[in-house]
Amino acid sequence: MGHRAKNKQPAPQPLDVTQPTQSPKKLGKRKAESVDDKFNSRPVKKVKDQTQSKQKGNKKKKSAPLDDEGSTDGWENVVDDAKLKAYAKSLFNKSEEEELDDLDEFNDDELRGPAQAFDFGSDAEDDEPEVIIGKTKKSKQSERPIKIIPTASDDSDSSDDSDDDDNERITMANMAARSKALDKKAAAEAALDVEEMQQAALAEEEDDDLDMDEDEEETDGQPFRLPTAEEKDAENNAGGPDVHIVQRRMRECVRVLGKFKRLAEKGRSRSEYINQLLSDISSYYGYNDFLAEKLFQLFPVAEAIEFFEANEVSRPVTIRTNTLRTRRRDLAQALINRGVNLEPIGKWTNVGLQVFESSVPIGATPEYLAGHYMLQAASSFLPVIALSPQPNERVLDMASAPGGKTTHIAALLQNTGIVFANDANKARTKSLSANVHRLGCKNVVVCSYDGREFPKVIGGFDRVLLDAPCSGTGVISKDSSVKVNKSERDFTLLAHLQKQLILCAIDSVSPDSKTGGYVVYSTCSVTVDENESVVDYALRKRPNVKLVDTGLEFGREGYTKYRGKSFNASLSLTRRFYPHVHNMDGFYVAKFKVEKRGKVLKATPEVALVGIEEEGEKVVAEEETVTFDDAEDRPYLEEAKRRRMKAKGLKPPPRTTVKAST
Ligand SMILES: C[S@@+](CC[C@H](N)C(=O)[O-])C[C@H]1O[C@@H](n2cnc3c(N)ncnc32)[C@H](O)[C@@H]1O
Repeated sequence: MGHRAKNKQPAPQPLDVTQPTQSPKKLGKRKAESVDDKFNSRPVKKVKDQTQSKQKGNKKKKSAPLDDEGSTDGWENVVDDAKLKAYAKSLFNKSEEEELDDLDEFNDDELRGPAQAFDFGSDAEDDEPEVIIGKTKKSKQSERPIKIIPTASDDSDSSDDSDDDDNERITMANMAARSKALDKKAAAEAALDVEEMQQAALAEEEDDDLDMDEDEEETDGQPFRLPTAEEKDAENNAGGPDVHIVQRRMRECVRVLGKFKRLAEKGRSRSEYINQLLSDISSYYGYNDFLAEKLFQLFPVAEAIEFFEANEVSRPVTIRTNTLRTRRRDLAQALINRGVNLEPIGKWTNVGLQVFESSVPIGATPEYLAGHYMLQAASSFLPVIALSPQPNERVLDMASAPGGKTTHIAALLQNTGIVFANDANKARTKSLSANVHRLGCKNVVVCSYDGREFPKVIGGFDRVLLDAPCSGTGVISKDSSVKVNKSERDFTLLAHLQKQLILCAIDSVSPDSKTGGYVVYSTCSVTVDENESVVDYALRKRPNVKLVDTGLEFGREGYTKYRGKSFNASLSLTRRFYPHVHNMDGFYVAKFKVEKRGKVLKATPEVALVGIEEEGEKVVAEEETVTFDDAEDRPYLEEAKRRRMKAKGLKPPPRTTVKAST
């Protein structure tokens, strides 16, 4: 375990080292302040005090006025009932100081779901409904942007939470206005960001010398140099480096790597700085070296640190209204009556609510037990929104336990059509069935097959969701064991399983579907091996499918090139979500349209040549049925055989093949 991971309370000062592309001076005032904060090394306690006084000050502000037009922006006509307001207020009947104490005790750990098992990656959605918010420890969430995706730009810095409105108490009366105001503010900030960036870029061109002086100043007069081999040995012999030294070293390495030519020590290479940074990341955040590097490679240097930092912070607690039982406004009203402080998640969902505080266990309210909502991570809404099931359709949810997405699909189908909710893990289908019953889904058939048995079990679906088993690198804040228990081999085997499952998902869709013909592939992982590589593989192996827009309003584009690999250009239609950008779990979503296949022209035992009709043209393409590329598969098959032998107590032969490329 790393320093940061071991010692979560109190936390060391967050190492938020967003590398400014320009000096603070060159940014606008608002921006400059935030950059200063990020680079100032203040004692932990002081940081905490500042947070508290900020909260305290904000509590004094008046409520935002009601939206006169009764706007339904983000809300569906929440009733402004004075009695209700008074009652809801009485549930929060505490002095300001007591409220602050409560915030101090807020502990999001209790909201975390079960561990993300390696091969049966759980979404940690609602296996553990005993959730109490607001009566425990202060959440680290309070240091993060609180609103999920309200911004016009994914890259805009939404961490400026000093605005008074953000911290005023939320009531039924002011929620619609708050939501609207936040959206407006976000749009304004995004515009301001663009303007500031442009000005800063201009200023940077003119002011290079000045910038150099500032670079020197930032080191507090102590020029930073990498430790020598002897110094590192001494550090290790003393039981590892001091946490403050590591913090500073990481900050400095990021800074040097940002302006290498100018700031690097003479005779030191870029890779020396990167290796030092990686080693410090592993020890500070508690990752194994392999995973630290794998995740680090996904981002520019400074952004990588933001990602690692975000993994130390819990994501907001969110619930999904079950529209089979209630409406969001009625649910919100009922929960506010019970002392729950909440607001709509964002414009992109009309069923999600974000819970800020609660004086009751969110997983045990009468409304929860009556199936009015599902405790569900905001990111988990995304694949179902992308799937967009239509009433009366036949849908397969291929890896569905514990049923967060199945029940969402059932609700969008309005209990018409049919959902086959499958999961290979029989034990997990118990919680799936329980959720299906609790939420009143009458159109769901629960089954337990290995997904790779579809479409032999049953096929011809209008839509298929494959929320694949994955490594869980997107949900490290929920399950920190991922940091140390994933090896290169795990990723190889998982990617292979995902590739097999995705072909079976595609083959389970009816290209003749009148209303659908879609597959959505999703994971709660951020690695390219489990996402773009799998989707690209599917495009290569199934020429009758193409990627289409996910319909999701936000999210970064999927990679089309990554570390020397080129993927199909249409991979840019897929979407990536990150904790440090979107304040939600790391997630990936791809949507395929399954086109008609032509007749089988020639069949061999393993490979069939088929004609594929594409815009009137007949294309001859190679199509696999249930087999895979032999050479590509050999390492996986060998590994599987070794595991089978081990399980039977036999000694497997030594490995003969080279590592599989995923
Ligand atoms: C990410 S979780 C699914 C979460 C679920 N979609 C939800 O929203 O609640 C992945 C699931 O895949 C299941 N699984 C693993 N291997 C499988 C396989 N070969 N076939 C079908 N399901 C599998 C696991 O048991 C696990 O429940």
